[in-house]
Amino acid sequence: MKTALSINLNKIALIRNSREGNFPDVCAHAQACIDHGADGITVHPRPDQRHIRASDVPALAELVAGVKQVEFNVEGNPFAPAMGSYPGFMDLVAASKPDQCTLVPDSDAQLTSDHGFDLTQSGAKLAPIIARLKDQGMRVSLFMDPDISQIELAAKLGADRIELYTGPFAEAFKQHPEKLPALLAQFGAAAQAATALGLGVNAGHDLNLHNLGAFRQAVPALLEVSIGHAFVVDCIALGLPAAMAAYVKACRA
Ligand SMILES: CC(=O)[C@@H](O)[C@H](O)COP(=O)(O)O
Ligand SMILES: NCC(=O)COP(=O)(O)O
Repeated sequence: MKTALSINLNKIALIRNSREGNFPDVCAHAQACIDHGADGITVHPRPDQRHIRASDVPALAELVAGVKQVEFNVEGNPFAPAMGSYPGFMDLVAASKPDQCTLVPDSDAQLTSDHGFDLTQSGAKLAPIIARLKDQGMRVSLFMDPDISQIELAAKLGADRIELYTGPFAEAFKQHPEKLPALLAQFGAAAQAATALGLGVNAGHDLNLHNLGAFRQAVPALLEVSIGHAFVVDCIALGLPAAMAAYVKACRA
């Protein structure tokens, strides 16, 4: 089965923000990724707008909406307050209506995402948010650890999909191969449980050309991966067209 490849452009925006002006242009890179076979574009605007800015989101939404069968995925913390020119996640997505919203339990101080939701704590607060996003026509995915009891709660809350947080898998792949069999079995079982509960399964965080094959083998029902950090690093070495070709191949094989 093919896994959809959604390219995360946060790191293109990070380079742009290091100078005045619009170079590199995030929309031009979105278009280039689409031209080279991306199935989706992902961004994770954070309230401090350290990379993707709120103002990038409508332009990307419009660009992606004009391309058949390519999806726009916006990730973020729905509880993060408005801050400066960041209007808050819910207002941002209500105005741009991405195909998919991936809700992530990050505090603004985090360097990057490092855990999934604990729905025993945040389930009650998330329920109306999920319902509102779905009413507005968006697919809702929850960023989750591979914990079956938590995934059962995600299904009860009415989420459409989960995105499995793959950071610990990527870390084990690099540093602790002895942990991989148990971890991959855990991800495989979590994905199987999610599918049985009617949830689609996405995955992301620190996936790359080296580790993607092993993950996809362990999680055959994987619908989508979102990849940014390693992809942009690979673009430096290979160039965008060749990097895209390699990632597209890794998602089809
Ligand atoms: C939810 C997730 O795993 C990604 O969005 C990842 O956190 C990328 O965000 P940063 O580029 O801000 O690290
Ligand atoms: N949801 C994960 C994502 O969008 C990209 O994560 P990474 O490849 O930048 O670690």
